[in-house]
Amino acid sequence: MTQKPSTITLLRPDDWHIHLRDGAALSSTVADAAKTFGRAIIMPNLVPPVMNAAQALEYKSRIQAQIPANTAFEPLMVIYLTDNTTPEQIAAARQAGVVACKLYPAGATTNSDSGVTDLKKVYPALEAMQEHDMRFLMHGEVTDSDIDIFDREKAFIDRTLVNLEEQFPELKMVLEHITTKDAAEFVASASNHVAATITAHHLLFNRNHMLAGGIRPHYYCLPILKRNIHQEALIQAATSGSPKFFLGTDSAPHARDKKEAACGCAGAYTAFHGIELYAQAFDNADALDKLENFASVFGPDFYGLPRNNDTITLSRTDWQIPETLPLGDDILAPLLAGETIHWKRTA
Ligand SMILES: NC(=O)N[C@@H](CC(=O)O)C(=O)O
Ligand SMILES: [Zn+2]
Ligand SMILES: [Zn+2]
Repeated sequence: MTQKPSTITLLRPDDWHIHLRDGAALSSTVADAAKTFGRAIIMPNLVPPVMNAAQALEYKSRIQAQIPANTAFEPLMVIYLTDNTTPEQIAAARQAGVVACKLYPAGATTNSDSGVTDLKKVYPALEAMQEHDMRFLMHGEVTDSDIDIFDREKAFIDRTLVNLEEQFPELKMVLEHITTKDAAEFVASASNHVAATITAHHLLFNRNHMLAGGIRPHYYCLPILKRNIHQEALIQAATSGSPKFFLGTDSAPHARDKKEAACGCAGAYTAFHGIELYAQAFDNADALDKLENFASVFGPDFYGLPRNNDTITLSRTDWQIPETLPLGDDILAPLLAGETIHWKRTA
């Protein structure tokens, strides 16, 4: 057996799915992302959402104002699709440098109240995305109350995604934060216009981590953690070397008291230690040699953007994740708060 590496050097990774929020939160969320990632796809689910070119440019400048000195970080902006998004708005957003448009089925997740109520309503917008080479990003879950929460991603694939791929064969789409074997199989067998992001927490955990021996609200995110066969399928997909699967942390800050509550918010904060969490997951699968393509190559290739050309280095070193981190005037508990992980960014 070959000896396990004690350091790995990667082209600088990008994060293809992150929530930075707005206002006072930005000083730490932007700094945490920018210390590791060269670029990030900035999710538009603010309240109210980022819905057009002007709002995207304003939000971008609020983010840019918080980038620490001597740090090159490029926020890649996304607009939030609503029932009323027009083809003209898509064209104008593309013109303004917006790279993608995001579908939140209404009510599916945090801040999705303005989301799409019926996909048919946005077909003209999807045509425009296809025409203007804009990526179409999906929170892929149905919201029908009769569909069990653990089945919502599979139901989205069966009811919506299969049709969408047929109707819009040229549209480049990303099924975000996939959580099931069904999603991994669908994406792997779809055309090369269909890709997926995978979070570190869905690679590291399954629903037992959240629910066995006590309910642990910091593992609660959407789509919800599934049973271990799904976790195994996601690990397999992420480490398969397929260019259809790439890194998206879905780092989603919520104040600690909003998660440790009778009705807790969905989302895990991983921007602070995202690349280390992925390194741990890939190491657990004996697949560290697959990490660079997943983290730094397949994402820019799918988005038609150049790869970064500087590097980062991770070392096999134990360190403790902080118990809390700032979130504006509040605090949050990062994923695995207070726990030890075995990979650390050292350069
Ligand atoms: N993933 C989550 O559980 N939460 C995200 C929203 C999302 O990505 O669905 C958030 O904005 O908090
Ligand atoms: Zn989502
Ligand atoms: Zn998200």
